[in-house]
Amino acid sequence: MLFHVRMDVHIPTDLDPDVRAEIVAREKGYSQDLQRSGKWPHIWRIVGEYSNFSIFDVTDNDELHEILSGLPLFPYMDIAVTPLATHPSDIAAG
Ligand SMILES: O=C(O)C[C@H]1C=CC(=O)O1
Repeated sequence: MLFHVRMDVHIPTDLDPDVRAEIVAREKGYSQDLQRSGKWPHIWRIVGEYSNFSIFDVTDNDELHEILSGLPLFPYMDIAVTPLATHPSDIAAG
């Protein structure tokens, strides 16, 4: 199942810089492992915002929830999920 996900990051400005750097580094590793596995095939920075648009390719809602709630930055994110279905005019879908 494909999902479009928007993540908006709001790290408190008073968070200790070392803690912030450690969380962001863990987030990068977590994200890149999932990209390599094929479960997170696209990630794009939204210009001018500390936000991204991502596509996830997962088995079901529960797997997506597990992945998103495991993000090291999850406590500092607003997340919007949109499930995607095949468009009847998509020539790639046949
Ligand atoms: O920077 C972001 O958009 C937030 C988050 C998502 C992946 C990652 O490495 O950081």
